[in-house]
Amino acid sequence: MTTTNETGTTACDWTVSGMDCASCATKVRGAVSRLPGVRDVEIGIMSERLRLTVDERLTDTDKIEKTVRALGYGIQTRAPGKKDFVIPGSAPESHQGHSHDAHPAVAEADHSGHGSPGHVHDDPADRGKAWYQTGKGRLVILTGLLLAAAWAMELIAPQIGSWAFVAACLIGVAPVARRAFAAARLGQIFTIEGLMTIAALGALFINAAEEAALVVFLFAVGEVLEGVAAGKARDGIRALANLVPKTALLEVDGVTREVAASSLTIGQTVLVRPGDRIPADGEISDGTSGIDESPVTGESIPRTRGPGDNVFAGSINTEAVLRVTVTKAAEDNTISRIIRLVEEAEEARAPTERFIDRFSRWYMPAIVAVSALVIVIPPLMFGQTWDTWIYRGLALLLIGCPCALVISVPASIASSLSTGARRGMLMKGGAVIEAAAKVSHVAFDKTGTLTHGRPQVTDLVTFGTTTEAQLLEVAAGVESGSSHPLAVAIMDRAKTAGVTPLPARDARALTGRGVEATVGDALAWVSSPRHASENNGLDGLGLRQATIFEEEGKTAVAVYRKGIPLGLIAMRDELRPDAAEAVRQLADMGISSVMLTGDNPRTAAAIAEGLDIRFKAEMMPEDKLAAIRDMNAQGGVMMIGDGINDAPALKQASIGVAMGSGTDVALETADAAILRDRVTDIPAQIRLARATMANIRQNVSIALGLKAIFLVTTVFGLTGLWIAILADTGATVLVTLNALRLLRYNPEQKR
Ligand SMILES: Nc1ncnc2c1ncn2[C@@H]1O[C@H](COP(=O)(O)OP(=O)(O)OP(=O)(O)O)[C@@H](O)[C@H]1O
Ligand SMILES: [Zn+2]
Repeated sequence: MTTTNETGTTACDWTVSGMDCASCATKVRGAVSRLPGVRDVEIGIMSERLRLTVDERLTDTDKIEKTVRALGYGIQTRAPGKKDFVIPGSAPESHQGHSHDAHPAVAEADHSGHGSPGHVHDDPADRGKAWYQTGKGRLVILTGLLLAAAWAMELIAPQIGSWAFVAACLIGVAPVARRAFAAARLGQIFTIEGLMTIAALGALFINAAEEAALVVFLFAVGEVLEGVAAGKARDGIRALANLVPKTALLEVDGVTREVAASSLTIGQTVLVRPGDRIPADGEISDGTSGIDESPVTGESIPRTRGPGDNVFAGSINTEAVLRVTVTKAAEDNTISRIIRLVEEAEEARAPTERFIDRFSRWYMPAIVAVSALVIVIPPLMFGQTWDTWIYRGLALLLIGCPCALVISVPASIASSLSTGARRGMLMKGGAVIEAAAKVSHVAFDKTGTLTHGRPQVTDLVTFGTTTEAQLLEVAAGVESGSSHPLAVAIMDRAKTAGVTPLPARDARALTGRGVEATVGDALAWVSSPRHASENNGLDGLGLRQATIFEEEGKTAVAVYRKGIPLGLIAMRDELRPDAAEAVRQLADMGISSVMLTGDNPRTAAAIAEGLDIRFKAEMMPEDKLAAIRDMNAQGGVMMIGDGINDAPALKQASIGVAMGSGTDVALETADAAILRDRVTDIPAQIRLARATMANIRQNVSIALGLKAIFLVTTVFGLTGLWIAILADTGATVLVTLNALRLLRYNPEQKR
């Protein structure tokens, strides 16, 4: 997707394949960010996405592709078929359809990024080459060579065996050295490949051929394991992308034909058979069936949907044939927005991660310097033997790889994001997860979060000679322009009563109080009893009646024409069944909940009583902002709203969570979203965030701890080269595996 903004920059997305570890990402980021015209680089190792902000004038995007390929990775533009994003030299023709369909077809001839032999070019010669350069192929060949060398050493002659080990080492290190050289030419001097090459050649130099070969072998093992682990972590995100059906049965003039789902346009009709996935967001025009929305929102109970109801792409039609009118283009589908959000979330880096990035930038050079000192100082100053200290220095070099440390955060976050997304819990990145884990207060907007947000009219009270029909006629007229839940309730009631709303002009919302409009030739209001009585629209008796409704937990509004009270309308919005449970769970987690409402204190108290929650009533939007600011100051606050009416409050909070089902959710306005109609998903989301942060802490300790231990044992000569490489790749694999545990984490389970 291409977006241009006022600063004259353009953002563009690419898919980069073969980046299985963090040093890969660091390398790509470093090399690409040095190119002229590139302002900002974001990389998602798990989503394989490279997002660049480039100068508008930059037309030579070819350079970007060349650079990434030179480093040994595959690259492809992400906006196939989009006219406004045509990159010279890119090959979108192999990449039609939805941008996520064609991951495997990405690699190029000179691709040699580690781990991913799946992404290989068509030409057989190139395929062989790529297979060798990826860890797996090299591993097979090296295993053979090492066995042969060991055998030669035992059975033929030690000298021949040694030479065989040297050969194995050189063959194994060649592709690594090539990558190191390419990176160095692009300004990335300190790379793990570079360290590996120096260590292997250095070991040969001090006649430790056997160990050099072993190190090269273990490095290949590590790359394969990293590739497997990263692939697993990636599957979570890829599984989301696979939810979008590839094809659709388009119906034109009663004839159906199969077309690509991505080609559907708004207004077209598609036929969805039972068992099929719905190919597009749309509205049912014909048929009634159970719809399983679990792939999109995580809600596992199928719901019956009929004509006029909205359905989401990716949901499963369980029972009967449906005709669906497409209402959104493929890239605007709810599921596409979710996928985009998850991918972007992976790139939005947590503060911890930024710290680690900075750390690793000086860590590697520092280790190189220390290694140099270790090699030089003991022999020069204390007359020790060179070989011993060269050996220890080389082993230290290998410990200089910050891979495990750098991958620790993104791997945990990627797992956490896909665990959440499977349950319809979305968080926009590491920073949000980090903040969610620290939250001490949760503020709920009342309507649509603790309650269903669909109030129903329960009582009508008329004054004087006014009839119920007249009351509704005026009320519905005034409300006809409003989308407020109370307005919807009044309009609904008028409709079922068969009352036509009177035409109204100049409708104006009185924030937090009600609505006014001109009906006929007089101004009329529908507003809170308090506002009405201040405006002579409600007398003492009427106010008392309103109070009674309010004490029952209903919301009453007064209807009046200029100076003439007409009546009262009482409405009730049911609590969500799990609202009380959610508040209880939050309390158990040490989090205090508060309900913020524009409703009056009596209604609020009646509702809060059933929930055991604190409340603040008659809050104007600015009061809500102030309350949130206060709670922000006392630790973090998570604000839950529907994301539509309360965007400012959501923004103000440390974390704003939009809650509601599917399209109702304004995904873009909040930091996080809950797609299922479950209030208990709020404590679940915080639990997931806490588990994620705990996982990150474990990972950082594993990575740093192992490094620290082996740093010491290496300097004292207790462990050697091959332990160093084992500790390094072992740490990376351990950290990734630990992160994968989050994929099985069940945040709904209380603990
Ligand atoms: N369209 C409307 N019709 C009638 N009354 C309204 C309308 N809009 C607001 N009001 C009155 O103003 C009060 C506060 O409304 P507002 O929309 O500001 O509350 P809110 O804080 O969004 O609601 P909640 O806390 O229920 O989510 C309502 O209780 C009602 O009395
Ligand atoms: Zn790597």
